[in-house]
Order: sequence, then C-alpha cells, then structure tokens
Amino acid sequence: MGIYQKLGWFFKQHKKRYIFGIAMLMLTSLANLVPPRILGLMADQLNKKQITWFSYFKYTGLILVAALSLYVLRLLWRSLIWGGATILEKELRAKLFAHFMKMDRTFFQNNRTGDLMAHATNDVMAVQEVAGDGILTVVDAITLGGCTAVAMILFVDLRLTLIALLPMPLLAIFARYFGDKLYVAYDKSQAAFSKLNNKTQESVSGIKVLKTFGQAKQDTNSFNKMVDETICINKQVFKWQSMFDPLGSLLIGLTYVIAIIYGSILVNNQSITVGQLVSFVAYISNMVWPMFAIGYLFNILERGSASYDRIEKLLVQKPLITDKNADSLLNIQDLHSDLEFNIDSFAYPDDVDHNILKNIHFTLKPGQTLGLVGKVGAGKTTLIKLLLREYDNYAGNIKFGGENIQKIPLKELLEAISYVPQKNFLFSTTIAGNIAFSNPYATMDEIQAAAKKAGLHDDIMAMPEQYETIVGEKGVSLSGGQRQRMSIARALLKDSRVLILDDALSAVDAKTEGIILHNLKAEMHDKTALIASHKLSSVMDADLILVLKHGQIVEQGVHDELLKQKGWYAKMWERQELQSKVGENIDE
Ligand SMILES: Nc1ncnc2c1ncn2[C@@H]1O[C@H](COP(=O)(O)OP(=O)(O)OP(=O)(O)O)[C@@H](O)[C@H]1O
Repeated sequence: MGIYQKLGWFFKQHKKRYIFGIAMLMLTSLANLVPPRILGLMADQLNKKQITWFSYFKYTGLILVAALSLYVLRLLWRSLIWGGATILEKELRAKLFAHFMKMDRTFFQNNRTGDLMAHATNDVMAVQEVAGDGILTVVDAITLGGCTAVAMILFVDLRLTLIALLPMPLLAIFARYFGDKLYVAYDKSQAAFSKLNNKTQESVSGIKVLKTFGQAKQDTNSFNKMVDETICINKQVFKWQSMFDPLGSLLIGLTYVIAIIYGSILVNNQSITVGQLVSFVAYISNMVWPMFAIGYLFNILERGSASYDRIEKLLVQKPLITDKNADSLLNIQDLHSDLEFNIDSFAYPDDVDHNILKNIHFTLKPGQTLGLVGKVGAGKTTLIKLLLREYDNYAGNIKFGGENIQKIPLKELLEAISYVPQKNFLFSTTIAGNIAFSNPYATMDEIQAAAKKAGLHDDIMAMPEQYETIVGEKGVSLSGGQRQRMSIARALLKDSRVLILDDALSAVDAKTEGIILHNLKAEMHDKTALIASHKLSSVMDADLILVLKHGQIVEQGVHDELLKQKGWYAKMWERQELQSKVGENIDE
C-alpha cells in the first residue's frame, strides 16, 4: 500500500475525482446486492404459490432499476477512475520527457536509450495501473466482497456462509500466484514475438545480400531456431493459463456444490427458505471477482511500486549543466528570437587539446533557416549540442534574443526548442502516443495535423489500426524513414520557437522530403530553424548555409551563391543531382 503514499501528490491533485469515483464504485457494490435478494424473495413467493401480478411486476421492475443504476454507476466510475489513471500516465510521461530533455550526455551514457524507453512505457503503464485497476481491485475486494458476505450472513445464514465460502480464499491465493506467472510469461512471449518480427523484417529486406553471400541457409537455420524458441516461450503462457483457468472453475464449482448440498440440508430442516438458498447461490457469483481482485491487487501494487521507484530514481538525477548563471526573472517568451552564435573555439572536455569548433560566427533572424552541411565529423552536431547547452565550456557566447543562453533558465530554453536528433527513439505504444510524447495533452486533431505535416499520415492510415497501432518493441516495426517522420511530427506538435533537424531526413525519399520541407516552411514563418544534413536538397532553400570542415566555416551563403563559389558545396550538389537522376550510390 506504500505506493499510494508515494503517489499521494497525484491523488491530492485529483481528490474530488477519486472521492466521487470510489463513491460510485461503492454504490455499484451495493446495487449488486439487490438482484440476488429479489430473486430469493420471488422464489419464495413462487414456491408458496403466493406470487401476484403486482409483486411480479414490482420485483422485475426493481431488478430493471438495479440493472439501469448499475449501468450508470459503472459508466461513472470507469470514466472517473480509469480516466484518472490516464491522467497519471500522461503526467508521468510529460515529467520524464521534460527530464530527458534537461539531461546531458553523461545521463544518456549512464542510461541506455532502450532502458529509458522501457521506463517511459512499461514502468509508466505499471504505475498507471495502480491508479486505475489498483483502486478498482482495492475497493471491489473490500466493498463488493465485504457487502456480499454481510448480505449472505444477514439475509441467509451465517453457517452456510462460513462453510460455502471456504474455497474462496484459495481463489485469491491462486490468482496471485498464477497472475504473476502469467504476467511474466506473457511479457516474455511478447518480447520473443517482436524479436521474431524484427528478424523476419531484416531477413526479408536483406534477402538479396544474404543470397549473394551464400548465407541464405545459415539465415534460415537461425530463423528456424528463433521460431522454436518463440513457440517454447508461448507454450509457457498456455501452460500457466491451462493450469489456472480450470483450477479457478474447480474452486468456484466447489463453492456452488457446498452451497447447494449444505443449503439443501438447511432448507430441509427449515433453517432457511428455498428463496434464501436461491439468493445465496446468486450471491456466490458476486464473490468470485473480489477474490480474484485480492490476488491481482498484490501483483498490481508490487509491480507499480517497483516501477515508480525506478522512475523516481531517474527523476532525481541532476544534469551536470546547471542554472548557476541563470537569471530566474528572465522569461524566454519576452525575448526577441534572434539567434547569435559567436564561438571562438570549443573542445570536448575529454579531449581538451583538440578544438572541434573554431570561429563560428553567424546571426539568424526570427523565421530564418540555417543549413549546416559538411563531411561526417565536420562539427554539425557539436554546434547544435552547444545551443542545447550540453556543454558550456566554449570560448565565446551564444545569444537568444540578445541574452546569453547561459542566463536563460535551462528548462525554459529547452522548452523553446524542438529537436529532432539523428537517432530517434520509439516507445512501445500507439502511433498517437508516440507522436504525443512531446505534448501529452495534444488532441487527436493536433496529432493528425502534425503527422500530415511530417508526411506520415498516409502511412499511418495504411496501418492495421491506424493511429492506435502499437509500434516499437511490442508492435509493428517502422522503417527508418517512418521513424524519422514520426520524430518530426513529434517536434512539430510542440509549439516551440526554434526547430532543429539533425540529419532528420536522411532516410526519407526525395518526393516526401520535398513535401515535408514545403510544410515546414509554412510552419516556420516566425520560427528559427537549424537543419543539419548530408543531403543538400534539405538545405537548398535555407537563408544561410554554412559549409563546415574540421569545425570551421569554409563556405557560406545562400544556395545560388554557394554554387557560384564552385567549392565543396557546388561539387557535392552536382554529385547529388547526378545521383538522384541516375539513382546510383556515389560516395563522398
Ligand atoms: N563526446 C565527444 N567527445 C569527443 N569528441 C567528440 C565527441 N562527440 C563528437 N566528437 C568529435 O567531434 C567531431 C565532430 O563531430 P560531430 O558529431 O559534431 O560531426 P558531424 O558533422 O555532426 O558528423 P555527422 O555528419 O556524422 O553527424 C568528430 O571528430 C567527433 O569524433
């Protein structure tokens, strides 16, 4: 139960929602007691042949009212409690995302991207279950279980209740034991299935290469081995399922048998009426779920608590770059968006003798786009990292709206930037969830608009469940180009003043690239953009293009000017034009 204390901040924020939701759940439990009791009363009157049309309509009417109330109550508690869990999920994701954005290189070296993704998906899901299914199981176990037991005792018989319910605690114990085993087995099965999916995709896309190198047989063997392993893992799920399901039915059946045998004896010696026995049998079905709920509850709380601890451990980590020089009164919204780079020199802290950037000076007005080009290792990403404040140890300054970026609170600065990194990450969740990661409160319309601008909408509509399709580790694999466009959609969903694309269109075909750039242009009219790319077509419309070589600007200007200079840019442009016409690979 400690997890509820840890999540106290959230329940305090949503106190009214949970109080009302729990009240609705309790009323649901009470309403559940009505139909069995009425059935019993009806059975007694039928047995004594005393039933009249009036009482018949009264009883059926009451059952109908109870059913309608149950419908409304269930609708209310579901939207309140499960809705609350969704809010918690969104808040935790937003917290983690904001934290990841704030953290520096060391954090990402210490925490592998895969692990961070797991925290942001699996752990967040486990915690949200505490606020959704966890509350449901606690309340149901206590109120539905408790009220039904009390009704059995009050309306029927204490002895019958004690004896007939003897097998029920076993149901809770088995639900806990098998529930846990099933969860672990199911998780492993999903991981194995996604591994198999990826392997299939790799083999199919690499089939020509495999055949050329005579590796097709080895690949088939390793594929068959993987299929066998996956089947073995899946068998575990069926094993636990086939052990638990019949056992559950057996225990429930046993309860009914005991109730009917002992109940009949009590009817015979006139301790209870036939109607009471009918009510009792109907109450047993009310008892089954609370027993399962007790079993599941422990699993939900244990998993949720462990996951919350892992999330907390991440959130308490502090970035090395701090706000020590920041002016807390500075509000980035008040700053004009001129971006000035005045870097005299920069060397990475672990290689201080080697200047990676030298004499980088330029200014961008709001709405202008900078193109950064140059060979691999020329320093394009490094320049971007300095704007993202991953390093402060450079000679010179970077100014945004006339203020040194080191004076702007880091959180505000990063919130003003949408960054599409070279390596994009995908979470094991829906497409919509993945896009909305940068803005968990985005509406479906906003998500779709961002996907359209990023040229991804049509691909999504062709997927099995469109925006609800699960992607990533546990779902459909996306191509490199689709991942890049997803990352761009994510960045566009965040309303920021600076957009950075770091080689973000490399895997996108020329036609789609044209569409995306056109859309970005419309989007960027008052925003500043930095586009680093190996494809010159991505930067040809930029207001300023810098060609970097060994960390220095060797050419600069707009596309036409650079072509006239007949330097590296003009040569590369010619090559890439030729390449796109011939469709061949020409290396730099
Ligand atoms: N963390 C680091 N520590 C030391 N040197 C680094 C580090 N990161 C990059 N470098 C070096 O800095 C230089 C510039 O790298 P950078 O990634 O900025 O180039 P780039 O132009 O973005 O290359 P690419 O086109 O591959 O993205 C390279 O020589 C690289 O090896």
